[in-house]
Amino acid sequence: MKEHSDSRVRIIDRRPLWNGFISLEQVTLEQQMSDGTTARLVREVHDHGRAATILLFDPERQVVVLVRQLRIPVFMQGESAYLIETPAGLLDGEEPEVAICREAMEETGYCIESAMHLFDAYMSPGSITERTSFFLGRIDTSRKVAAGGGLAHEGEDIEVLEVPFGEAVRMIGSGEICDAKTIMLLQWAMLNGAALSE
Ligand SMILES: Nc1nc2c(ncn2[C@@H]2O[C@H](COP(=O)(O)OP(=O)(O)O[C@H]3O[C@H](CO)[C@@H](O)[C@H](O)[C@@H]3O)[C@@H](O)[C@H]2O)c(=O)[nH]1
Ligand SMILES: [Mg+2]
Repeated sequence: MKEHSDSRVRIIDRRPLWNGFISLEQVTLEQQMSDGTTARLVREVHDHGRAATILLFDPERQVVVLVRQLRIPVFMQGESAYLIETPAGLLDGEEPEVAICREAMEETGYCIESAMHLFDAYMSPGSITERTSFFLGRIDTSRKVAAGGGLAHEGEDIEVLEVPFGEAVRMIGSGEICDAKTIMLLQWAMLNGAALSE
């Protein structure tokens, strides 16, 4: 991780706290505040790389393809943790478009010829470095080329769901869909209906 240059911010120390699947650093910094004073701050920064996600949409049938999988951080909150989400994955050093086409195939069995980039977003900028690239992929649900389900040897056990678009939107209101990236993509689709079928 390389920090940005800004005259208001001076990094004093970066201390690795953990280096595993994720890395966690304790960062000590000085910030020039808007009242002219200088504050010394300590912040913990979680890094697990960049990510990408995609709304797989069949314009003919008005269906979206979503995935359902166990999310342990949600489970540990004492909540129902088989979350319904848009396919997503970490970049593994690839370009976002390449990574999301690979992830879509691994997780759902659909071959995406061209993924259209919509926007990028920081998912939790107060603590996590993750920046997610959001894509749209038009598919024909009668042309699934593999079973999907994720990579068993990496512990993935993913159920593939075909959900009518209107039903997916309703599931945001009912709480059945409660994953931020999924809500963002479904809302993008609601706001850009015409672009979906172009
Ligand atoms: N060893 C190990 N493996 C892990 C760990 N956490 C996840 N994995 C494995 O790493 C892979 C991650 O799968 P991806 O498909 O690349 O990512 P993702 O879990 O879909 O994550 C994306 O979506 C999440 C939900 O919105 C996001 O939370 C995440 O940051 C990212 O954007 C899976 O094989 C998973 O089992 C861990 O702590 N240790
Ligand atoms: Mg994934």
